[in-house]
Amino acid sequence: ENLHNFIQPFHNVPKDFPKLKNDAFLRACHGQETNHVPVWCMRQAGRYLPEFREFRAGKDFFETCRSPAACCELTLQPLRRFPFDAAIIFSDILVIPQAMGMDVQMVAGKGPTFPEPLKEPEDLLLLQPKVDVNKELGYVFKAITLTRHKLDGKVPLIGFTGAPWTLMAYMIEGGGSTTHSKAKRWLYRHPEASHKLLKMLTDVIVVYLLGQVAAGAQALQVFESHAGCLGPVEFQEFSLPYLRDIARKVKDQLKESGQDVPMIVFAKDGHYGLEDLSQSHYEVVGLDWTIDPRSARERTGGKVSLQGNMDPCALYAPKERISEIVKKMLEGFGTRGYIANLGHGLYPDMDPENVGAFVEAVHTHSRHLNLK
Ligand SMILES: Cc1c2[nH]c(c1CCC(=O)O)Cc1[nH]c(c(CCC(=O)O)c1C)Cc1[nH]c(c(CCC(=O)O)c1C)Cc1[nH]c(c(CCC(=O)O)c1C)C2
Repeated sequence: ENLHNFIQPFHNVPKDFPKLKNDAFLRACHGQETNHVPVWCMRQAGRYLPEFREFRAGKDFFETCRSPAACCELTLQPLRRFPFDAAIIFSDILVIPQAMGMDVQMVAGKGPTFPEPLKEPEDLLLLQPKVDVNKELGYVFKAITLTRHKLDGKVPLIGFTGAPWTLMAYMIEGGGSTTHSKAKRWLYRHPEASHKLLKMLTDVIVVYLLGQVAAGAQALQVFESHAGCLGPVEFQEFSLPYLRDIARKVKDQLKESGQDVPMIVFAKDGHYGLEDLSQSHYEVVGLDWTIDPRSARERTGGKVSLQGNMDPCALYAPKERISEIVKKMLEGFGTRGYIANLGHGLYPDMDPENVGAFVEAVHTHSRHLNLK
C-alpha cells in the first residue's frame, strides 16, 4: 500500500555496493562473536576535528545537510584518522520537522532554532498532512548511497533518525531547552494532540528509515535524546509505544524484502526504561554513562546487545587513564554483544588524539580479553 509506493523507486536502482570488509559492528549487533569489540563515537563527524571546522566554515548548516557530496566528505573525515568500526551518515535529526513544513535554522552559538514553534494544538494544522519523504528528504538518501560507495566496504554505514518525543520537544520548544516545560505542558494539558503529533512523526520516521535502508544504510539508530526529562509514567505513554511501533513497522517491511538491518535505540537518561527498551524489537540498546555496565547486562538479561557508555568527559583524562577506564568498561559489559561508544556525543573542545586513544584502547583490551 502506501509504504510500498514510497520506497518502490529505490528497489529498482541497482546499487552494486562494494563488499564489506569489516563486519565486526554488524556481528556485535546480532550478538555474534568478533575478534575485537567494535567501536564508534556519537558525533564522530564533528567540530572537534579541525578538518570538519575548516570544511564547514562559512557554510550554512542545513545547506551542508542538503549536499550529498558534503555529507559524504564529513562522514568519511573521522574514518581517515581513526580505525572506527562504523560510519554514521552526516545529517541532523531536525530534517524531519523541516520535511513536515517547519522552518529550522542553525544559529551560531545558539544551536537549532525554530522561528515559529508549535504553540497550541491548532498549530498541528500547519504541518504537512502527507509528507512525500522521497521528495523532501531524497537528499539524505542520495548522501547515503554516495557515502556507501565511497566507504568502499571499509565499515558499515549507520543511518539515523530522531525519535518522535525528541522531535516533538524541539518542534514545541523551538530549540534546545533544559526543562522542556513547553513540550511537557502539551503532554499534561493536551494529551490527545500530543498523541496525534507523535503518530504523525512516527509515520514519517518509518518511511524515512526504510528509505535510508533502500539507499544503502546497513544499520539504523533512533535517538530519543530527551528521554531524560520524562519520568517512567510519561515515558510509558508518550515515548515507548512509538519507539516500539517504529522498530516493528520497519522490521515487518524489511522482512518482506528479505533484508536484515539491525536497529539501535538510544534513550538518553532513560535508565528507568531499560527493561522495556530491551524488549522493544531493537537488536541494540544504547546507554548513557549513568548506567553501570554490569547492572545494564543484568537488567537486559542477555536479550539485546548493548552500546556505550563511557562518559564523554573521560576523554579529557590523560591517555593512560582513558585506557584504564576502557578496560573496566569492557570487563563490565563483556566482549560479546557489545559495541563500545561514548554515553553521548563528542564535544567540540575534545582532543582528537584522545579519541584515537579511546579507539585503540577498545581494540587492544578487547583482543586481550578475548584471548583469555
Ligand atoms: C555536527 C553537528 C550535527 N548537528 C549539529 C552539529 C554541530 C553544528 C555544526 O557543525 O555546525 C547541530 C545540532 N543539532 C542538534 C543539536 C542539539 C541542540 C540542543 O538540544 O541544544 C545541535 C547543536 C539536534 C540533534 N542532532 C542530533 C541529535 C541526536 C543526538 C544527540 O542527542 O546529540 C540531536 C539532539 C543528531 C546528529 N546531529 C549530527 C549528527 C551527525 C553524525 C555524527 O554523529 O557524527 C547526528 C547523529 C550533526
